[in-house]
Amino acid sequence: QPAPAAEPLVPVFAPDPALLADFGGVEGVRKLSSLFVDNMRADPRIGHYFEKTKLSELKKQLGDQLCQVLAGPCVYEGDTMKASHADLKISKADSLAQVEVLQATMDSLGIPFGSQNRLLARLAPMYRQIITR
Ligand code: HEM
Repeated sequence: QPAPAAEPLVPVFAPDPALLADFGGVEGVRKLSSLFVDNMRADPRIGHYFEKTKLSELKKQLGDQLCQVLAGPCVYEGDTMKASHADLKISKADSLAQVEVLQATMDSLGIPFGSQNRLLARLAPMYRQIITR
């Protein structure tokens, strides 16, 4: 019996050019990631988590990852969500605050609400790896 295929680092979705276009293509996704990281760092509820983080590196990794989640032509090469958040002790409340920051960031860029929610739905299963308290 063959071994089960390893779980992909990033969940795989079928390409949907209209969805990626709603985010402004790859450049739009990079802009979103950069602004999202800045907004998380500035948020009074969750900003402290990013105190020692090299923000330029996080922007790059998150940009690759979100682009891949939107089935764009990018390959995320960072750590698993479990490994990269293991020591942070992130709570459910933290993750709800983070979703609010992401929604506000997407609003500020004029990303349509339906497409915002399609991205959130693709990220939702990852919280299982991220919330550790
Ligand atoms: C689905 C939700 C999330 C996704 C997709 C996500 C994605 C990522 C990615 C791609 C990285 C970079 C990993 C690497 O470079 O190897 C990262 C790191 C990080 N994430 Fe998240 N994250 C999520 C939720 C959260 C939440 C809720 C918090 C805290 C409120 C958080 C805090 C951090 C911090 C502080 C780092 C940087 C750690 C370091 O400095 O090395 N993340 N995240």
